Amino acid sequence: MDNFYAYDKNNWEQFYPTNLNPITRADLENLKAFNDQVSLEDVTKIYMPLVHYISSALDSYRQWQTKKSDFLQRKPFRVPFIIGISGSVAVGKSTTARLLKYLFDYLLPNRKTQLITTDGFLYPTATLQEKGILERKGFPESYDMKALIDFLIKIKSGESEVKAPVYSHQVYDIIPNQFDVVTNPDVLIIEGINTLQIPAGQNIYVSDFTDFSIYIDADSTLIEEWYLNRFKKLMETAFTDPKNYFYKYAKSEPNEAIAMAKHAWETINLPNLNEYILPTRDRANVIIHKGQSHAIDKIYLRKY
Ligand SMILES: Nc1ncnc2c1ncn2[C@@H]1O[C@H](COP(=O)(O)OP(=O)(O)OP(=O)(O)O)[C@@H](O)[C@H]1O
Ligand SMILES: CC(C)(CO)[C@@H](O)C(=O)NCCC(=O)O
Repeated sequence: MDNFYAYDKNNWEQFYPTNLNPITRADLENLKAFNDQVSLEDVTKIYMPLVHYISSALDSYRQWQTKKSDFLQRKPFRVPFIIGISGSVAVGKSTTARLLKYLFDYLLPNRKTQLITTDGFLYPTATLQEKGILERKGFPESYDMKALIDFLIKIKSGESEVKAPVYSHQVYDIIPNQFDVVTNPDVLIIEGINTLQIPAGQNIYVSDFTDFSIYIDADSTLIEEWYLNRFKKLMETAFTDPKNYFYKYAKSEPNEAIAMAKHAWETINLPNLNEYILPTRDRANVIIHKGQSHAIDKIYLRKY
């Protein structure tokens, strides 16, 4: 990690000391994925300086867009600034993404920020089955990368309505005919395990479209714990709904269900982390490192 500056919480905080706590406990409840307890201390000491840092990058990006249009004598149009968030399955990407969106909305009320996940670009379960890669869900080949890249091209071309398919953890599949619509925001946060990947056989990557990238890091034994906790929560909410993917687990012997989840972690998500996700970490602009209970203990900033 020679190309990163490393800071602990107190060192990092000094770059943007603030008594302004923009977020109340009630607001925080809305942000969190169920079960989590994003710490208010992390919001003030880590996320506020981080949003400030990213907004400086946003300012210089906008100046650059204007200079480019001037040089090319073209009418300027709004090209969204894209922030990519990467990291393991269940490390907390979507929670961080929602928190960042909240803080952007708060600190930059005149800028429109939207949020999207690359999960929507997974092939539907039926297609994964046809291709014989159901047990490779989350691996590079399980995503429709062409559709994801086409989506990003449309976003960067300034299109006013760009649709992304929607994935549901509860249904454990793509929801047919349901879309998230990106409407030419100033900032688009795109969250997913593959935002920093360079899959073989492609000549253009998601990271070619991102203007700032964040990798969320933690020890894999902790991430496994978070994955299993989330699985238990998903089971708890599934008892009454036979359409819910977790219904069959909710109805089965709890230990058996947990053993199944442990198996999915060990045979799918952990190998995916080690082979395809972790190797992308050092390409990020910022690495957020978390310890027990998701508390952030280190921030790494890429030097160049
Ligand atoms: N900052 C946090 N504080 C406390 N709990 C958290 C935090 N971030 C995430 N969690 C919990 O950790 C689990 C995984 O989080 P989340 O669903 O955000 O992960 P993810 O990286 O988006 O996963 P996936 O890639 O599978 O969609 C969830 O149970 C969530 O509630
Ligand atoms: C949808 C992904 C790939 C990423 O969010 C992940 O949550 C997943 O479903 N992985 C497959 C193995 C599992 O069931 O956990």
